[in-house]
Amino acid sequence: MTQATKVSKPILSIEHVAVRFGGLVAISDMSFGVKEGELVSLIGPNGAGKTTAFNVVTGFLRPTKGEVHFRGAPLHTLKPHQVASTGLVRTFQKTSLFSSNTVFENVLTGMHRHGSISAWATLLALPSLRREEARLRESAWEILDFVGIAHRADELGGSLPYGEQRLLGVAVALAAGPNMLLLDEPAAGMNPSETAEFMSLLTRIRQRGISILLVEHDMPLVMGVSDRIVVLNYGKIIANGSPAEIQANPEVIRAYLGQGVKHA
Ligand SMILES: Nc1ncnc2c1ncn2[C@@H]1O[C@H](COP(=O)(O)OP(=O)(O)OP(=O)(O)O)[C@@H](O)[C@H]1O
Repeated sequence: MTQATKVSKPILSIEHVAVRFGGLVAISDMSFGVKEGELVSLIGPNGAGKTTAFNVVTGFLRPTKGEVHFRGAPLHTLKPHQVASTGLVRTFQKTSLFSSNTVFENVLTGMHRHGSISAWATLLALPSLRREEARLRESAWEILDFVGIAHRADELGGSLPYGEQRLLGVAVALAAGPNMLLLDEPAAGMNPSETAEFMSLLTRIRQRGISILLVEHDMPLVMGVSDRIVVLNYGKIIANGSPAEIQANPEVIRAYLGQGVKHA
């Protein structure tokens, strides 16, 4: 296999997925992939099916039809915690943190949940476990620093401003050591300077070799960071291409007409 074919190998592939809720077809015959190292955004007007697609990929919803594969193994039959243990980790639209734990504890918990050592085992305080605990604490500091919220380490998760709560969500996801991140509207509630910083964080996450699937309404952010954009409308893919191709696509422009550019 050549280097070029290795680089373009799909890490996530969604094949002919359909989701029905009773009589309503939320998604019909959706197929697309994310290659290793790629950042793909899934966009579309309100109600287009983005969250439904996200929930299928992360095991929160079984598709009515079709298959999802991550690193060659089927995902569509797994439960959410089993999906996370394959290396595909999601963040949530609504922050799902332990709001009465500190920022540092939140990240440490994210590591324990996926690490080689349990929090209970640590309580036994054997020397080898204490060394492991010290290593995890060091990694937690490294992640907080990487995401830019180390100065908030001792504050309660629930007391952070909204934008920083989203960053904590990303830190907790990174604590699981993912190969791929699925980010559900990560910039919702961020101000323009927080969004700009978040764009640079996405770039740095990719430099670590982590692939990203992003659902996001902020079009400047999507256009600025994506390698490829998949556009859903009424549960169907109407376009799949580079930011420049998507911006010039007449069907995409029609789908978004009247919805505004920023909050499409
Ligand atoms: N649990 C459900 N039961 C019934 N219908 C649902 C359910 N979840 C979503 N739908 C419907 O499926 C369609 C797609 O919804 P979905 O939330 O996936 O869209 P979306 O693109 O994420 O929208 P938004 O941008 O507003 O978050 C909509 O018509 C929605 O009303």
